[in-house]
Amino acid sequence: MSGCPSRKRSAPPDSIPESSDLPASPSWLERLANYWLHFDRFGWDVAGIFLLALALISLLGLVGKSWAPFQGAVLSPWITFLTRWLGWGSYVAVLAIAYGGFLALQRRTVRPMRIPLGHLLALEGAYFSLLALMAYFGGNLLSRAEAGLDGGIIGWGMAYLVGLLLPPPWSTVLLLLITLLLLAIGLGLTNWLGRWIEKQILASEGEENSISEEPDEKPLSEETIPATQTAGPDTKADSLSGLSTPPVRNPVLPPFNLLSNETSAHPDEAVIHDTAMLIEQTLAEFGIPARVVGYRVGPTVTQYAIEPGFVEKTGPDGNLVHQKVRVSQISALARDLALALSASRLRIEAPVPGRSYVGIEVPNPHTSLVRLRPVLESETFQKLTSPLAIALGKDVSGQPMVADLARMPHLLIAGTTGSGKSVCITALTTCLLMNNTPQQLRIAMLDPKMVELVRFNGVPHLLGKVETEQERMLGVLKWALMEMDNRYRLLEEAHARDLVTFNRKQERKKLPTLPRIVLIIDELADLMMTSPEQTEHSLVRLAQLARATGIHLVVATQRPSTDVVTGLIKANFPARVSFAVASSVDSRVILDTGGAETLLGHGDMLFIDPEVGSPQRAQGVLVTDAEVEKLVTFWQKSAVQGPAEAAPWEELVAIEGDKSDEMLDQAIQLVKRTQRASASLLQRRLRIGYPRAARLLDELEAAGVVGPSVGSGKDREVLLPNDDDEEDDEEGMQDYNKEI
Ligand SMILES: Nc1ncnc2c1ncn2[C@@H]1O[C@H](COP(=O)(O)OP(=O)(O)OP(=O)(O)O)[C@@H](O)[C@H]1O
Repeated sequence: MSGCPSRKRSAPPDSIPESSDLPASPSWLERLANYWLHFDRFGWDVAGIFLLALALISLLGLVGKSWAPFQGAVLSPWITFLTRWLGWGSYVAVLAIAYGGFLALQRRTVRPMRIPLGHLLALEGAYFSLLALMAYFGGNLLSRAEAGLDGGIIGWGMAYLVGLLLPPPWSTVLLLLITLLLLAIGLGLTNWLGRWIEKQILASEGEENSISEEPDEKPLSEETIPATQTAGPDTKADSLSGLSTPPVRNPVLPPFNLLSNETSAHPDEAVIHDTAMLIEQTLAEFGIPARVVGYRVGPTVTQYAIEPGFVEKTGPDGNLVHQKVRVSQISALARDLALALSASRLRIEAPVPGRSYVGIEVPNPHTSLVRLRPVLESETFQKLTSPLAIALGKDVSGQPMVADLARMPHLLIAGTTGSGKSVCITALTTCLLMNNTPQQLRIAMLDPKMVELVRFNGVPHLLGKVETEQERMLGVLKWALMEMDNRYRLLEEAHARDLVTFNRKQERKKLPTLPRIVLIIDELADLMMTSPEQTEHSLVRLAQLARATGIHLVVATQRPSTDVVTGLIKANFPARVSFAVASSVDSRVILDTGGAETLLGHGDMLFIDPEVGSPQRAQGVLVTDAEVEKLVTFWQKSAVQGPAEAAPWEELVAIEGDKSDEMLDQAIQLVKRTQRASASLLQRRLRIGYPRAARLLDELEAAGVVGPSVGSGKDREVLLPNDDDEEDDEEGMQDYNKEI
């Protein structure tokens, strides 16, 4: 039904022309299909009650064979048939019928238990060999079998056949072994034993070699979903990280075995099939025909691919037309599906970009931790060949999700408290430290939370120490701006377009190269609260211009509101990661679309890659304290240690601390608003004396807000744009939020 295209029902070719306007009657096949669809809703209940009743009557018939009330035209032949063919095994058959009825009744209310076909066949095999065993124990006499004793005629026949192969008592021993083996297979004991043995072997081989992860895509019915855009078609081998050839590594860099390997939990295939069935059932109950055509298993969620079916509608001309179900109808049922699947949160991707199906992401019963090592070793990561390649996590099909910070060129991270921002920043920093020497990369870290990033103190890549005081952080931003201007001058002198070209030229001339710089801020909100103008101005200028000079920003915040993530900041940070947020409004502030409010926390993220556009879901990498410690120790031991370097912004911080005027923010605002900058204007508007106004002007010049002096009494050039654009932007944002 669901696969047929939309079409009009046509009248028979030879019918009267006028009658073509009348709706043609449906064919017998369609009528039968319709009846079945209606019947299907109650069919399981009817079948369940019938089977339970049959089991009960059969049991009574077996127990009271010779009792008059249980003799009858239908019951007696049925009981005779059972006992004659199955002997004492009829009781087991009756129990099986009752169990079948119980499963059929359960089907509409709770998730029914599914027995794999192999197990079912093994159980049947065990049953028949048990009948043969019973026949042996009764002396294997046909007369007893015909009287309904031992294993019945079937048991007798099987015992007879086995007896032709092996003489007793070996035939009995063989049958006993076969029965036990088939029973063990049918009850799943062999699987359990296999897993246990595998675990023991892995444990004895040690953690180092323990990973041999299998690809997670498995066929559900005939089709499976192809891999995601990030992973690419040839990345299946990535997940076999333990088996693939390890990449050749620069011996100067830390070895991969500093990092832990991962052991992933694979969700039960039966659970996946049950969930798929429940999704189809729930949608059908809401009148939406749809089919689950595949699934992808990720570390946190499993994505089910739903192919919308067709519904019959009467068109304006009265004809019946087949209309495809609208995807919005499916996404509107997110809460009902979550209820039916007993899921805490559920995300619907309607449709999955570039595919012809809707993705329903259901949380896994057990989440797997994603470790850095398998992602670093994966082919997807190796293919990036960029020193600033970063491992973000694994996507909904368990494939590594990686990105290149050099191309982004800056990253904005948001999420509520405890959603995984700091863990993400730690993973990202670890990744950069794994792939760069201190000569190639320097990192500056600002951490107002004071506890998360201080673990990196002492690593030779770090400029100064991790800054935790607000007053010093503004000095760092100011230094970054100065460093950028400095680098631009150097690039200009060397006639180089960017840092890569500049370094290449320097290497050719055997001159020192410049390292890349990554500036990491773990909480933007604090900075924006204390000094909004200066912070925003510095960040925006860096974000707009710093890329060519090899300076990149990674900024995180737990307050995704428009006063922290302003329109200007957003516009300059196209690459964004959102962890779980409180509402869809917050999600829109970060991602420009909803969805982050349905994330599960603990590293579950949506990533917007400017080159892809739509948000991609992933489970973030988790790096442990022990791994960071090992890495820091490695670099401390291997890098040539000079005398402890003072932070390059020390001088600026001192000036800032001594001289910075608390009116600087007001002065910036005034200058931006009026687009004029002179000491007399500042004196008049801010009600201050000349010396303070002159000093403020100097500070404005140092901060890059106004140009140099152009003669006494003349206004200086204002380097910042008028606030109007920004106001428009913010007003637009407010209107947008109101609309939401
Ligand atoms: N990728 C991950 N895998 C597994 N667990 C994670 C992951 N990321 C975070 N968690 C869990 O979530 C907890 C909180 O993470 P984290 O400290 O990064 O949150 P946060 O967003 O920085 O919070 P805050 O803003 O309050 O500092 C961690 O202690 C860890 O238990």
